[in-house]
Amino acid sequence: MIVGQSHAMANLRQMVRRVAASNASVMITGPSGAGKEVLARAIHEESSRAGKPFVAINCGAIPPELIESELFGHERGAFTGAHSRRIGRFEEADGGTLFLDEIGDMRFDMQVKLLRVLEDRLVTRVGASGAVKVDVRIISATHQDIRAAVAENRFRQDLQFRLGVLPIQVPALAAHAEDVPLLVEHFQRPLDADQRVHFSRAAFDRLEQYDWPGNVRELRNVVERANVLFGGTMIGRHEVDELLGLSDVQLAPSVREPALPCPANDEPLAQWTERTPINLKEMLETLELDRIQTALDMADGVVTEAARLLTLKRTTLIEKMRKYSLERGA
Ligand SMILES: Nc1ncnc2c1ncn2[C@@H]1O[C@H](COP(=O)(O)OP(=O)(O)OP(=O)(O)O)[C@@H](O)[C@H]1O
Repeated sequence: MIVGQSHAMANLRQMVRRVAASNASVMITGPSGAGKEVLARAIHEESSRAGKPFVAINCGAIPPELIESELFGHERGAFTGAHSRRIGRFEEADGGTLFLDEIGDMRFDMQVKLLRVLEDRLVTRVGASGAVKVDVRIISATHQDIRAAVAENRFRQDLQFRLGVLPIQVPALAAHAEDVPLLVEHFQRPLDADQRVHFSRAAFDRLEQYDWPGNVRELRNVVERANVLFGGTMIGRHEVDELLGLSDVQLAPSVREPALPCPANDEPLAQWTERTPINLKEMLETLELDRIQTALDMADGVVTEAARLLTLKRTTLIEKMRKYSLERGA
């Protein structure tokens, strides 16, 4: 579901309808977290392939030596560890849509093999002698400048043409910031009213002014974090600033600080906050310290592992440990 009332989102929805009617390959470009996969799913759902599988594969996340068998499958004994026959993503997506995410990260030698399959729609499992015919619509996506990648000989031009018959550009969230309130509402819909944070007008203004380097994904994370910390209460601009400043910290959903009561509708926020002051910084620091200690315990004091659990850089975690005078293990 593509949420948003901006021109940019209306254009995307129109594009989805047009593109869905065709079988041609679509290449979606746009910054990370901007909604490329959302768009790919929308095209699939709107197309005649909707009842068939939508199979997504992140080409950047799979080790190069595994990508061929991941895409095309393998026969039993094709290589060490291939204990049984396995079909690949192309065959899995037969009749439906295959979404090749981060296509710009695919190695050059693999690009040649992919091009061959796209040309004749015949897939050969690793270790097999014969090929299998597949009927798959390809949608690919990349956050990279694919033309620059072609110019630098990192991406094959013939593959770019083959994949990008219908190119679509997804804008950064900052370019359609007017959609922020609707997106916030969308992310909060599954929650009960007392679990949701309520943003004041000033808080929404702040959210709309922010430049969102992580795009809609970052907004979703901020809303989730706000619900955990302030569910059932109303927050203002300052709380939003604090939340944005913490944007690299992942908070476990189980962590819930005591919520402040939500002001009655006719009660102005300023008056309410004056009457019930909170020390937000202290509250967030207590929470941060608690999470870091838990992560360090879970990781038996191994800083690299604790940093992974907190999705922080190791150096950032070390800095925070210094701030809270925590002992370094490994
Ligand atoms: N227009 C939108 N409407 C509703 N949700 C959206 C929209 N755009 C993005 N999202 C949400 O934002 C998050 C990130 O979106 P998505 O995974 O599609 O981004 P992406 O561009 O494919 O990211 P990446 O480049 O990292 O693969 C998802 O939770 C998705 O549901």
